[in-house]
Amino acid sequence: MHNDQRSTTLAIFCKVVDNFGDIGICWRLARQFHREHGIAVTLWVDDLASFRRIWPGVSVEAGEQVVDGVRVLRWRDQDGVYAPADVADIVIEFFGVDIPPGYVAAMAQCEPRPVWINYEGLSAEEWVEGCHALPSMHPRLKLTKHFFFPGFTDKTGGLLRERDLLGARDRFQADAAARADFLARLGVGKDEMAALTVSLFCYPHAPVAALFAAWQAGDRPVTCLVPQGVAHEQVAAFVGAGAVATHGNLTVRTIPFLSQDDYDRLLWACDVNFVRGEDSWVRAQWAGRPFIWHIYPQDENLHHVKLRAFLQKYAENLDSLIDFSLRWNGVEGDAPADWPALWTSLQASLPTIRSRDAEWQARMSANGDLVRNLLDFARSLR
Ligand SMILES: Cc1cn([C@H]2C[C@H](O)[C@@H](COP(=O)(O)OP(=O)(O)O[C@H]3O[C@@H](C)[C@H](O)[C@@H](O)[C@H]3O)O2)c(=O)[nH]c1=O
Repeated sequence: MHNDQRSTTLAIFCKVVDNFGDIGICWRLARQFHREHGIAVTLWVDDLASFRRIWPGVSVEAGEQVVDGVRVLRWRDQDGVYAPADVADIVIEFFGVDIPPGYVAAMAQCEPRPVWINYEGLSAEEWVEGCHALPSMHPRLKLTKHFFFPGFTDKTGGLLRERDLLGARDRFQADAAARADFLARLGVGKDEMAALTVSLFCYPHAPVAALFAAWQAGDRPVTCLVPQGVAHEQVAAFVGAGAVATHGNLTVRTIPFLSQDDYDRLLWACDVNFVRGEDSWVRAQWAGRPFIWHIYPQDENLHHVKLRAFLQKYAENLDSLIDFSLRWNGVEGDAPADWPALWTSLQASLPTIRSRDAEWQARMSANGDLVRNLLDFARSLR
């Protein structure tokens, strides 16, 4: 971005609205910009406690700290006066957060102006292509911000994918001892590993108890690994006071909430993954294992439209996956959900879903990785 020798600077402004997806995505962006492109990244984040859950190296006390080469600033208020020298070359506001007004004023004084990106949420809906990269003028200042949409086609920003992600996944999945060591570190016993292993990450309203009942009475042993706090009530009802319980053909084990890197390994290690929101959903797509997505709920069931848009792209003709996913997300059918039948049918389709997954990854990879796409876009604006 520069004629001089200093490295490009980039700022990400992240407000944690709820859960872990906001900081989860911002942290991935920050790390990849720095590690793969040598960019000096400053991450402004208002909730260090949530950050620490997904990255234990973070201090919840520090106003300013450096984590894995990224400067992390606690974003406490919106006030303050900034100079043009404080402003990064590329400024990313995550999900339309309001950047401190003083910082925006300083952006308007920079020459040249910084590239200002509004990073939006991931959706498979058609309209995304039309909105990706659109400019929006500031009403008063001489500044333009651009929308940047992740997505599933080459007319969007693509998906987040680190350079060595698929290589690291392949090495892990080819190494049975690495899988066994990893699961053993989480307390998983040898018999549990030999069963169909499932990871579970979903919102509290998912029909977990009904699915547990189907697995319990099913014809094949299932081990379900649940990070601490997920589906808390339904898991506690099955497991009781301890960390693990077996009833019938189902073992449910609570495991610690993992760092982002270990969470990837969990997805690689399991035969089927239940994921949610945005970031774990994308990681599951790169894990090369069948997954079920629990979408973040929106008013007036708007999320059902998004869910169907994705299934239409990803699960074409995979009826068992479509049926299971719709019911998992509370989309009503003509009769109450028959979980044993839904599961039996999904289980029978797992090999087909796995090969669909491989095709999907090839298509998604061809769209380029999101961080590289964002940098190319930013450079085209300077
Ligand atoms: C279960 C688990 C997750 N994670 C990480 C993976 C992800 O980065 C993050 C979870 O983020 P998500 O999957 O997106 O689910 P999420 O539900 O936590 O996050 C979000 O979804 C977005 C769509 C909304 O905009 C957000 O407001 C938020 O609700 O937590 C771990 O690091 N360790 C774990 O053990």
